Amino acid sequence: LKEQRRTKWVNTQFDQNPGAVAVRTGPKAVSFNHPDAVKAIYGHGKGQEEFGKSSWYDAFSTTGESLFFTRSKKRHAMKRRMVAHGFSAQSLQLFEPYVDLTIEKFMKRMDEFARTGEPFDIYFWFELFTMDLMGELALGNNFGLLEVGTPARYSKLVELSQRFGNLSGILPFGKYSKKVLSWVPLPYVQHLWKARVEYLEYARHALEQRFRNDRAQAEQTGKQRQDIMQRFIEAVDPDTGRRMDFDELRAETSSLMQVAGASTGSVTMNWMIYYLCKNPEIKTRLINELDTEFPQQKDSGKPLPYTQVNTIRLIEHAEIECLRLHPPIGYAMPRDTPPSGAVICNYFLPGGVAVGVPAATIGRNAAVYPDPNSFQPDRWTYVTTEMKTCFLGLGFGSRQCIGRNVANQFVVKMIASLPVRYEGEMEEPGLVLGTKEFTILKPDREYRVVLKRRVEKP
Ligand code: HEM
Repeated sequence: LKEQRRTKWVNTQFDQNPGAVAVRTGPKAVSFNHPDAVKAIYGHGKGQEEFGKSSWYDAFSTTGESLFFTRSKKRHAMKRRMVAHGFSAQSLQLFEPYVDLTIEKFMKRMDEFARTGEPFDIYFWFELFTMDLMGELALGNNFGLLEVGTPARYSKLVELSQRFGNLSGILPFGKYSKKVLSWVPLPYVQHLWKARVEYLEYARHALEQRFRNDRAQAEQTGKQRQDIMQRFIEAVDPDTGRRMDFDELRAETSSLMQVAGASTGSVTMNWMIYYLCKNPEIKTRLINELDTEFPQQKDSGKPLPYTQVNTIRLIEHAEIECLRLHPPIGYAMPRDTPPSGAVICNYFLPGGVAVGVPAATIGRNAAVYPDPNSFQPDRWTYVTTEMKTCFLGLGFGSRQCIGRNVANQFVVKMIASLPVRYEGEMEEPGLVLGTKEFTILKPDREYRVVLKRRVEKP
C-alpha cells in the first residue's frame, strides 16, 4: 500500500528527479519541495487567499467538527479564537502538576530498570507516558498505563482508528469515504471499523465520567480540574458568546487523543534520546550544563520546573533538530488550491488540486540545511528565514500546532530530567534506527537502552 509508505515514496520521487521543486503524487495531488511553496500553500500573506485543508482530513474527523479537522476557514478561525487562551503560558502553569505527576510515575519505572541494569525499549515507555499524560490533560482520565506497564486497549483503538482514517483517506468520496469504507465486507476493514466505533464510544464514556467527576470535585473543593478539557469547556466565542456542546467537546477530545496523544510527543522524545546516545559529545555538553544549573537535583527524582529548563537552548535545539529530521507528521499536509487555481513556484495549478510540502522532505533540503542528514542541534543557534520557513515539524501558518507549547513543556522537562538522574547508553551502539509510517512516522524497530543511577541509593 502506497499509503503506508507515502513519505518514503514521495522522497524517492524527489531523489529520482534532482532539482525538481514539485512531483505529482496522484491524479489531483502535487507535493512541493521549496520554501516559496511553503509560503504560497500554508502562509497567509497580504492579499493572498489562504488554501483550505483538503478532503483528506475528512477521513479522520470523528463525531463532530474539531479544531484539527475542520475544513471551514470561518469555523476554524472561530474555534481557534475560542481556545487560544487554553494554550497560553498561563494555562501551561496550570497543566504542570499533571506533567510532574506523570513524569514521577515514569521515573519510578526507570528506577526499576536502572536497579536491574536490564536493557529496555524506552520508546515503549514514552508511548505509555504520553498516553497517560494526554489522558490526564485531554480527558481528565488517568489510564494508569505506567503503573501496569502495558498499553491500554484504548491505545490500540486509537491506532486502529487511525488506520481506518488512513484507508478512507485514499477513497475519492470526500466526507462520505468513511461511510463507504465501513460497508466494505473485508474482515480487515471491518476489524478497523469496529475499533473505530469502540474508540468513539470510549471517548464519550470518558467525557461523561469526566463531567461526573468534575461535579463531585467542584462540590468537595469548590474548584474545577485545571486541564486542557476544562479550557475547552470554558471556551467562549467572544463575538457570539457561544460555547461547545457535548458532541463538539467529544470531537475535540478524540482528535486530541488521536493527533496529539497518538505518538507525536513520544516519537520526538524517542529521537532525542537516540541522538543523544549517538552523539556523546553533545550528551556530555548537556549533562555539564544541567549539572551546573541543577547541582542538587541528581538524587531527587523530581521533574525540573519548566520555567528553569526552558532556558536550556541545547535541549530546545535538539528537539527542533529531531522534528526536522523525523517529523512525526512527515507527509504533505494537503491543502486545496482555490477554485480559480494558483501559481506555486511558477507552476500554474487549476482549482481543487491537493497540494502540500512534506515536512520530511523539505526538512532535508540541502539548499536550506547544509549536510541535511546529520544531527546538528547547533545549526539552530543562527536561524535564517528560510530555515524557519522550511521547518514544518509543527506545521505552518494559521493551522500550525496549537499544542506546541504543551508538547515543548513535557518534552523539555522529560529530556532534562533523565540525564540529571541517570547515565544512559544504547545496548547496541551501532544500531541505526529508521522510520516506518502509518499516519505518524514512527521508529522502524525496537532499540534498547541501559540506564544506571548517577547517585546510587544505599
Ligand atoms: C511534538 C509533538 C507534536 C507535534 C510534532 C505536532 C505536530 C502538529 C502539526 C504538524 C500540526 C499541523 C497539522 C496540519 O496542518 O495538518 C499540528 C496541529 C495541531 N496540533 Fe500538534 N503536534 C504535537 C503536539 C501537540 C499537542 C501536545 C497538542 C495538544 C495538547 C496538539 C494539538 C494540535 C491541534 C489542536 C492542532 C490543530 C491546530 C489547528 O488546526 O488550528 N499537538 N500539530
